[in-house]
Amino acid sequence: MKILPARQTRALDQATLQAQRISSDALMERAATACTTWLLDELQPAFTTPLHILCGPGNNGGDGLAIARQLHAAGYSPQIWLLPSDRYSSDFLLNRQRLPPQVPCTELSADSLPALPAGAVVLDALFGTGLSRPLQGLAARVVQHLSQSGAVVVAIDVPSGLFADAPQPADSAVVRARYTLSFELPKLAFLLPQNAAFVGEWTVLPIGLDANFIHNEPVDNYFVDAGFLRRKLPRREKFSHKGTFGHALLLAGSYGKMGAAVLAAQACLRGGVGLLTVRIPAAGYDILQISAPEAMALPDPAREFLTELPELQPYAAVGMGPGLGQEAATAAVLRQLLHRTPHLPLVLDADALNLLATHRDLLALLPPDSLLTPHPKEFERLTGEPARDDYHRLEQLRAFCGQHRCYCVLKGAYTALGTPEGAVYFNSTGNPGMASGGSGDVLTGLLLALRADRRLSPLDAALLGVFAHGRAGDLAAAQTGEAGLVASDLVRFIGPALQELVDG
Ligand SMILES: NC(=O)C1=CN([C@@H]2O[C@H](COP(=O)(O)OP(=O)(O)OC[C@H]3O[C@@H](n4cnc5c(N)ncnc54)[C@H](OP(=O)(O)O)[C@@H]3O)[C@@H](O)[C@H]2O)[C@H](O)CC1
Ligand SMILES: [K+]
Repeated sequence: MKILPARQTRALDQATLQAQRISSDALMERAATACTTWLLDELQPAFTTPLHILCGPGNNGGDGLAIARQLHAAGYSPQIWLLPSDRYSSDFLLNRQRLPPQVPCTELSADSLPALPAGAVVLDALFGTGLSRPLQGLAARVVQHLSQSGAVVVAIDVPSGLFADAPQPADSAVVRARYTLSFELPKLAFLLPQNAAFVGEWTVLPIGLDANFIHNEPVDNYFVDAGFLRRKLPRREKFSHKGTFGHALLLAGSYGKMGAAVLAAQACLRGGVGLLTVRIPAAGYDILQISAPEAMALPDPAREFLTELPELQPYAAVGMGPGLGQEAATAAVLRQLLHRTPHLPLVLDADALNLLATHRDLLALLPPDSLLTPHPKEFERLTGEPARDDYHRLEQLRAFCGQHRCYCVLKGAYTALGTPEGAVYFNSTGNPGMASGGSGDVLTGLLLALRADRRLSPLDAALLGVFAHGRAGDLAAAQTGEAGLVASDLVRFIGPALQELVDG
């Protein structure tokens, strides 16, 4: 799915009205119907549940008024609270007129705020994508009142006070929603950790916005769900052989961290690689042969860490990083690798990234289309500059990928994949159970397998790998629970996660 900024969302609205020859209030009615249906199906409030709808002066408020009318028609007793303004949108005014007289409608003021017992449901329709500045005065007071209540807050389109695609100043008033119901496409703000407490659980409700416009509109950000990846992972043809899926080389492990090499190797094998050779320090030889018998082991002459780069000629892709350590001799191996692989697909993770950050001249040697998989701290070391906030980090990601012509997987909830062209793809799979040791090693191994697969572009390999890694985590957590999830569980579910993508 594409992620449109507020400006393009308005253009999409207009395009929809023209293409479908409908009036703006008809589109608002669709939006309201989608929300009302969600409320009745998902939230299922009792007829006695106090239902308050806070309406601002624009079309977000108009949505609120239309929802109130629909809830009233469904037998509920919503109460409306209006934020006074000297300018209301025309669809707000139209829906104000359409409101049956039985629906109570009160103007908000500092002395007149809804009483909100715990369990009351509040629809926040104060401001949506038209927010032009942080909330102040009465609007901010209302938001504060809402935060102090125990009410279940459902934000319409965007939690009020939150910019859909830009940071708001620290300490500005923003509604803290339990649920956010957004129209057609997600907003960038929903995908950033700094906004999690405002957005709550978000849902996208389709309202039939113009698909042609969405298809043709250039964007910088994408949300990757299973539909987005449909047909990107080709099935394995009957006459395919080991060579089709490539021979990968993994450089990993050091004394005490051989498990990282094992997890990455196992994940690479489960990721469908044709052949896998693993370069481990000599002390890892038995460990690897026993725990990943399908892989070939190529021990380094040194016992505890890597000191020599093997011949690269046989390989379709090389991965380096898991459990490496940061010895000077290992940094030299990385340097040789970068010098000798101007055209080989590379996946770099963990200590390979830390070595890049401490030997910064190496960054200039990255072959084009290299794939880096930092977590935020590693990414900060790579850029050398702490991010001011999540939006700034995204800009750093775009700049870094553009400068080094690489793909970069910034790990976290909604892992963000940056591309050399400046696009960012947010992943939709995964769960907090995956925030534990070894999870990143599994991702590296899986990505290595997909980069070795000659049928996949660098972008598709990265998108598929990140998605399947998260999906494996979701499948595993269904059995282990989130707390009980360990990285080797992920390995077991890589196969099923990839198979879903082929089948789907
Ligand atoms: N395609 C869709 O997604 C659809 C969306 N719909 C809904 O429409 C809103 C967007 O409506 P819009 O009228 O553009 O904007 P808002 O309702 O968010 O608010 C605009 C008015 O609020 C004023 N404003 C803005 N910021 C503040 C502030 N901090 N304090 C006070 N007042 C503020 C603004 O005034 P300006 O001075 O900025 O001009 C406007 O008066 C979208 O979110 C959906 O909910 C449609 O229903 C159909 C489909
Ligand atoms: K809102």
